[in-house]
Amino acid sequence: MKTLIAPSVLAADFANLQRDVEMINGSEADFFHIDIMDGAFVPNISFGLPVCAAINKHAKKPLDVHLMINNPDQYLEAFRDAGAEWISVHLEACTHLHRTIQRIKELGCKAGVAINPHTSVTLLEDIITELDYVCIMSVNPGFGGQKFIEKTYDKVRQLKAIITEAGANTLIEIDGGVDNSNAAALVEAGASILVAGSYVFKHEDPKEAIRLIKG
Ligand SMILES: O=C(CO)[C@H](O)[C@H](O)COP(=O)(O)O
Ligand SMILES: [Fe+2]
Repeated sequence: MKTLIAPSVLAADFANLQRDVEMINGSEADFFHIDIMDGAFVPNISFGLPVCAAINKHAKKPLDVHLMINNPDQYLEAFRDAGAEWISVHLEACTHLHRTIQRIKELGCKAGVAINPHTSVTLLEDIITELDYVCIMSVNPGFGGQKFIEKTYDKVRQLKAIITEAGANTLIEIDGGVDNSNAAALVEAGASILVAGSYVFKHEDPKEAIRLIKG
C-alpha cells in the first residue's frame, strides 16, 4: 500500500483557503488534516467548527480531524456534522478514553488516539484493538513548523510490535516535522499515514512535495 498523505491545513494560507483546498483536491494526497487547538490543552488557538465545515464543503477527500482540545467528548458530534470522517483525540486529554473511542465509532467515524512525545506507546496496549489509528506526535502539539523529534522512530517500531502482537489493524500516523528527509524512514519503521504542513505549503510546488513524501 502506498503511504497515505494528510496535508495539514494549519500551514495553508487562510486568506486563500479555497485555493489551497483545491490544491489538495488535485494532488495525490489522501486526506485533509485539520488541526483543532483550544488554547487550553495546547498553548495555541487555530480554528474551529465553522472553518472545518467550510473546508468540508469543498474538500474531495476525507477530513482527518486532530482534536488538541480538553473535553473532546463535548464536541465529537459537532465535528462529525462539520464533516469529520476520521477523528483523533489526545490520550492526555481523555479520562475515559475507551468511552470516547466508542462514541467516535457510534458517530460513524474512524477513531484515533494521538499521543504527545513524552507519552509511552505502551499506554495503548489495552485499547489498541479498538483503534483505527494512532497518531504519534513527532513534535509537541500546538504549532506547525517545529523540528522533528528523532525518538519517534523507536516509538513507531515499538507501537508496530504492539499492534502485530494484538493482531490489530490499527494504522500509525505521524504528525509534526515530516518532510522528504524522514518520510521514507518513518514508513520503513511502520507508519502508514504521514501528516505534513510546513513541508507541503512552503514548497515551491506543493503537489510535488506531496508526491515526494508519498514515495
Ligand atoms: O498537529 C500539529 C501541530 O500540533 C500539526 O498537524 C503538525 O505540526 C503539522 O505541521 P508541520 O508539518 O508544519 O509540523
Ligand atoms: Fe495535527
